[in-house]
Amino acid sequence: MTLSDPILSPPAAPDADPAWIASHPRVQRVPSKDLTLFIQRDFLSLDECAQVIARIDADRRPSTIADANGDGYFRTSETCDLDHGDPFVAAINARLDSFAGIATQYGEPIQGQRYGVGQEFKAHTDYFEPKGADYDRFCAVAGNRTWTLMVYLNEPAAGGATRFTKIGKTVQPETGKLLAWNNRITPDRFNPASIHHGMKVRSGVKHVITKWYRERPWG
Ligand SMILES: O=C(O)CCC(=O)C(=O)O
Ligand SMILES: [Fe+2]
Repeated sequence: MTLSDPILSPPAAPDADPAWIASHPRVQRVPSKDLTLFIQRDFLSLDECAQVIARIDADRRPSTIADANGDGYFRTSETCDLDHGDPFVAAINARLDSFAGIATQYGEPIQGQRYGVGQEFKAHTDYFEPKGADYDRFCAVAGNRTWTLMVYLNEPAAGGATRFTKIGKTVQPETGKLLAWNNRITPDRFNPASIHHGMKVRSGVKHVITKWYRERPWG
C-alpha cells in the first residue's frame, strides 16, 4: 500500500461478495468448482485467541443441534454465546463483518465451541433443511444461514481437523486461522457441497469461534 492508494471501506451488504473477500491480504481460495471457500491465516493474533478461549471456558454448556436426528453423539462439543456487550468481543465481531463485507445486523452473535478428547461435530451443513421439522423455529424471522466464518483459536495436539467431505478438502486447525464459506449456490439454493465434519480431537483440546450470517436481519 502506498499513500496514494484509496482506503477501501468495507461493504456492508446483505450478502458477501467473494471478490471482496479475495481482495484481502493473505487470503487463499480453496480450488473447488462446488464450494466457495476461503482461508486466511493469522486472522486473530495468539493473544486475541487466548482472550477468546478464556471467555469460552468461563461460560460453556453442552452443544445442541437443530433437527435432532436421534444420534446423541452427533455433536459432543461444548458451546458458549459470546457477550457482545464486551468491547473485546464487539471488536472481533466488527472485524468478521468487515472481512465478509456483510452488514452487522445480518449476523448471529458469535458462538464459541470447545472440543475435548473424543469430541466432534459429525458431518452437517450449517444451513437448516428447509423441509426440516425445526426450520420455522430457527428461521422464521431472520431466514436461513448464508455465510459461515470460523476461526481456530488453538491447535489440538492431534485430530480436530475440519473435513469438507463432498469436496475432499481437510483443513488443519492452526491458531488464528479463519475459514469463510458460502452456504448457498444462488439466493434460493443452498449448497450441499458445504457439508463438513469437525473431526474428533485425539489429543489436547480444540477451541473455535463460529459466526453465521442470515438472509434477513437477525436483530
Ligand atoms: O469445529 C469444526 O471444525 C467445525 C465446527 C462447525 O462446523 C460448526 O460449529 O458448525
Ligand atoms: Fe458447521
